[in-house]
Amino acid sequence: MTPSSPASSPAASRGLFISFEGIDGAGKSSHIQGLHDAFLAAGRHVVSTREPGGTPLAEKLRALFLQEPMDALTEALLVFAGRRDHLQQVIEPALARGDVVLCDRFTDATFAYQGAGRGFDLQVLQVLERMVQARPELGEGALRQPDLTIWFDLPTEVAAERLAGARAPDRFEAEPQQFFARVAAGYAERALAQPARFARIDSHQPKPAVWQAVRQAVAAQGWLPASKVEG
Ligand SMILES: Nc1ncnc2c1ncn2[C@@H]1O[C@H](COP(=O)(O)OP(=O)(O)OP(=O)(O)O)[C@@H](O)[C@H]1O
Ligand SMILES: Cc1cn([C@H]2C[C@H](O)[C@@H](COP(=O)(O)O)O2)c(=O)[nH]c1=O
Repeated sequence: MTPSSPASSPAASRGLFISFEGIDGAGKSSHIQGLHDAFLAAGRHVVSTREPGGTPLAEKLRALFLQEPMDALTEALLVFAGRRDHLQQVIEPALARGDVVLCDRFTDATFAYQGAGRGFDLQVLQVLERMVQARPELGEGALRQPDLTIWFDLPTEVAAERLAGARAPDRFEAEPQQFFARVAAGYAERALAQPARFARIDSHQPKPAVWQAVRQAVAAQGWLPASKVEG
């Protein structure tokens, strides 16, 4: 987790929760840092974090999740256990302070990877989601969800080329392209079902063009000035 404060204190703002999604190698990482810096420059306090992970406990679960063989239900239970701790310890307190939370993956990844990728029961995932993300103080049946999900969409073969030789693959990165095709279809289905929350970014472009699209998606919400070119 990377918390940062602006040089001068901003007026009180509503907390913002932005998640970043896509298949492995879709190109999220550098743009999360770019947005972190852009929000800081706009006078916001920013917490950059990730899933699985984001707390000492959830980071321990992450190491097991990425390396140890297990079935899809165990994957789902581990990732939701880490998510609960992450929400309680980091995300909810940050949002209550009015911070911007930038989260590298959240529950859409569980529906895309464990649901669409592994073929695990979506209704069970929905039950776990309700248990872990319930926020009754936001209204009856309300769940904590990102205010905006920036989805980096990239053909699976391009992602595979980008990742080839970049690092030793973890349990997910070692999966075949057919697995990532199912994961990508899972993301597409979620984006179609919740168009107001999802911003699809064409990630098959040079990095500066991807950055402009990311910045534009956030500016369209009125959360950053539109015209600034940086990153
Ligand atoms: N627009 C781009 N054009 C070409 N290469 C890119 C682009 N964006 C990222 N890359 C490269 O692709 C690789 C994967 O990018 P990155 O690590 O940002 O992806 P990611 O979505 O964060 O991946 P993961 O979720 O697997 O950690 C890196 O080597 C990165 O430099
Ligand atoms: C949150 C979440 C993640 N995963 C998978 C997706 C990636 O392959 C790894 C995380 O690696 P990254 O380099 O940090 O992106 O975990 C998943 O299968 N289910 C989830 O809910």
